[in-house]
Amino acid sequence: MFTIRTLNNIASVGLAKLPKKHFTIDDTTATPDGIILRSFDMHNLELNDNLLAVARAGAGTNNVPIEKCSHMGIPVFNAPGGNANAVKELVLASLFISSRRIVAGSKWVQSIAASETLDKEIEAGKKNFVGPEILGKTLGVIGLGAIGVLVANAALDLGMDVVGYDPFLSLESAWHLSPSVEKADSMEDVVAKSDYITLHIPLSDKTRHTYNDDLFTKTKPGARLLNFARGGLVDTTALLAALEKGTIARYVTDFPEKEILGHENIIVTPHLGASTPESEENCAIMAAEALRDYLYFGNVKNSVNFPNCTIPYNGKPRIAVSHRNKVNMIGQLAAVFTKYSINIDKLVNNSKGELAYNIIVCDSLPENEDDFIRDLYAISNVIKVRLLK
Ligand SMILES: NC(=O)c1ccc[n+]([C@@H]2O[C@H](COP(=O)([O-])OP(=O)(O)OC[C@H]3O[C@@H](n4cnc5c(N)ncnc54)[C@H](O)[C@@H]3O)[C@@H](O)[C@H]2O)c1
Ligand SMILES: O=C(O)CC[C@@H](O)C(=O)O
Repeated sequence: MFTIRTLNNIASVGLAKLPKKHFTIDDTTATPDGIILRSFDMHNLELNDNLLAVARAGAGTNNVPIEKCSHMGIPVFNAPGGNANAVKELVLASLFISSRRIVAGSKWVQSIAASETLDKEIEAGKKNFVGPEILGKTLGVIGLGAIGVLVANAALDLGMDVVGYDPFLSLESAWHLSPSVEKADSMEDVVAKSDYITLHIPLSDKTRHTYNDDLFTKTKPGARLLNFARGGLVDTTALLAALEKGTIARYVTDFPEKEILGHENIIVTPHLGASTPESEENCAIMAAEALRDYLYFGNVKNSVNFPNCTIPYNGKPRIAVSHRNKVNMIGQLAAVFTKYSINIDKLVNNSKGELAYNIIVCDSLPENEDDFIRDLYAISNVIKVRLLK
């Protein structure tokens, strides 16, 4: 039986992927085998020693202590692309909202009292809410992953020119990105030529304050900046100065901060990017399935810190071993199997950065399983050993 702690509301169709026969869902336990979460900040949460896996029902994992998890041999899963369409749709809405003064105009209409002269007042006042069309304008897309590619392609369909930047473009993205998207060599190149700029990169120590004074200086004056990725990507002090100077005409973001609330040229939504039933369900299903397959079989798919590693279940016992990515690890593991006269049926070893992971399917298990496990743990650089029967 596995105990799963939920740290946020997770769509029930996702939790249904964890059969009651083998899983207990408990949102209070301090000793879960697995955690499923959305935006809960796990950085200050103590990780129990028996925790086996964390699954983020969403894309961004900056709320999860990845390094600490890797150190403890805990894979962190996410749901790549599971909410990309929802974010794309909100970004498209925001392109229009950043351009046409829909929010300010609507607020103004709500604020004027209904009177005999309403029609006249409206016709006289609407000149304050003029905004340009997006047709023929240039959209700069920074980050061409699951969301960036969808946004870039959709903007072309709306008649925009699109310039994109992603120095780590994946094969998957390259397959889906329209050839009409101009590939820029740098972020500076993108912001210098774009009337609208949209950010779709993860937040990390490397990308924090990507949009800073320097980049604002290089931005085409009057550009509109959309941020549906993470608040920390934009340096708020530099942003407020850029709005003051007119470098940025409008900022639309999904990430409220007290410094930006109430600003006439900032429109803020309450982290709504993935808030559609479709996305919540997709992501919950992807996260729950990844967690289930890891807990049952040791299989790894869609992990941000562990390599993909899967062996279809064939009824035989398996040992899952994570270790630091050093030389002669397989030789040392195999020697322990030899010592206990265990024949290896199948073995997959993959690595990701400093971490490597193995699934070893065997024909039998030794009589003394505890000694066998202890011998595997005794190999230097082994992090975690799981015996799955
Ligand atoms: N508002 C929301 O509710 C919401 C929903 C989903 C995702 N997000 C955010 O959006 C981000 C992107 O989501 P995604 O699903 O497209 O992720 P993704 O992993 O598919 O794409 C991210 C892309 O950014 C690129 N990248 C990384 N660093 C870069 C850099 N310095 N310059 C340019 N490109 C860089 C990567 O190569 C990758 O292609 C997530 O990390 C998350 O923070 C927000
Ligand atoms: O779960 C959510 O509502 C937001 C998810 C989003 O920020 C993500 O990174 O996928």
